[in-house]
Amino acid sequence: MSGHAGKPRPVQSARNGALKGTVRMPGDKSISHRAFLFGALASGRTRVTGLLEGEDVLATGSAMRQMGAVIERDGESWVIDGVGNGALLEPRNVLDFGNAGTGSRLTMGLVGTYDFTSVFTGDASLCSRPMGRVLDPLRQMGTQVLACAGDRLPLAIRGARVAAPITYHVPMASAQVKSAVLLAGLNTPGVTTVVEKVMTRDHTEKMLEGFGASINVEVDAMGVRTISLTGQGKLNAVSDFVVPGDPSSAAFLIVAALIVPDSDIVIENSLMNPTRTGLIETLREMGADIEVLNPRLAGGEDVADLRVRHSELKGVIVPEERAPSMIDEYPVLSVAAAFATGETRMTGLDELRVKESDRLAAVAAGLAVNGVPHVEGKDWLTVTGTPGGRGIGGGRVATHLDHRIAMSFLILGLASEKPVAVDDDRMIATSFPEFSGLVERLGGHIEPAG
Ligand SMILES: O=C(O)C1=C[C@@H](OP(=O)(O)O)[C@@H](O)[C@H](O)C1
Ligand SMILES: C=C(OP(=O)(O)O)C(=O)O
Repeated sequence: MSGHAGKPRPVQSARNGALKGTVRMPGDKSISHRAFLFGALASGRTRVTGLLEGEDVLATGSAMRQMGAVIERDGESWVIDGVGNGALLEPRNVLDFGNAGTGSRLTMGLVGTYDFTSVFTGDASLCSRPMGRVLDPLRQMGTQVLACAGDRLPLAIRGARVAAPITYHVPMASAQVKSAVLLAGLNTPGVTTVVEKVMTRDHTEKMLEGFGASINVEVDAMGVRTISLTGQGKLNAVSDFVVPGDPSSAAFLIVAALIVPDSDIVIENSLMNPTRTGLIETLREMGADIEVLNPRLAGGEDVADLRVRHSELKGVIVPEERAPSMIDEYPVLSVAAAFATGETRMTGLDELRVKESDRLAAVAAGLAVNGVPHVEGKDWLTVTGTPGGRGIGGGRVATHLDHRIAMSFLILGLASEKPVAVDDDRMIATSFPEFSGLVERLGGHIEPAG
């Protein structure tokens, strides 16, 4: 089974002088996965620049190679020769997605309507995450789920000779489930429809359109989105695809600058798609000084540079309906809240329980060992802040193979009174291999812990 070989690598951070300087964000993880998937499926050659070279994304690239695409790194870009829609080959080996929910779930949708068998596995974290959310709609389309216990990885699936199109109401706010069903629809005759009550990140819809799929999105007065895809059409390569920088990675640097006194940094190239900017909105409500500079379009997406200065933060109530636009940012928001005046209340967090770790429990445990007052509910969390970070820190945080838990608590340590250690940092390379290098560039320090 996959995972990081060798021993865990504990690291720590300690109270730091002001962060200063300019850094450029590496590519967005969600869009990078999709660039490999759609480039590999389209007819012709797609050149991708700005791709995130994180382990999660590279695992998606390896899976698509196994199914017939030719994918090569060429200087600063990646060149993908796709197979053509409907023409994937049966993978000869197990598809190992490591730590990646997005890669495994989207690929499962994509191959779930092919009349061949594919076997999926991943690391201990991924093997504990629910896959029924993708397998259920696939079963409705005629996919057989073989060799699988409790709808968890490892598992094997085989599509029907001819898949059946469905209309699927996504039961939870999940861009992965929405995307998996749409990708299953690509190799299905007729129209596959996905209905989502709450809007989640829309990269799949936008990119499918860009690659020439026949896709239509309707939004009703209540904001319910109905997305219809006509299957078995042609997908065309995009000669020059640009991946914007990852706002979920920028989040760590934003919060670092807000909590470390006298900091003043510029983060270049952050995706500003409104389905991804909930954290910035929330931090601004808390009093954060975040200036949006040089807004522009890159790869069909809004992108900007962000100037962030140390700020006196105050606690806020984060509305539940904002959760999808900042779902991966709650761990680091909790760190910002630990330095705010008063209480920050976050609700609608049930999806955090099924990420790389149970993030609600992992955040609460990390706050507890570092002396940050908080209350954990079934799907909510309150954090009471200590401006200046007096008395907090001193703990060693259990990361449970979760990159965002590791990075969040290393940021906490940069401003807390006592150092903060995390039990392992190796999994940070799944989403943000440049993390410690960029923190160093801004003048922060992360060092091995005993
Ligand atoms: O579609 C995507 O690229 C993602 C969707 C989200 O997951 P869910 O769909 O499970 O909410 C998010 O947490 C993940 O990091 C990336
Ligand atoms: C939830 C995440 O990713 P995934 O579901 O792809 O593992 C994440 O990156 O925070």
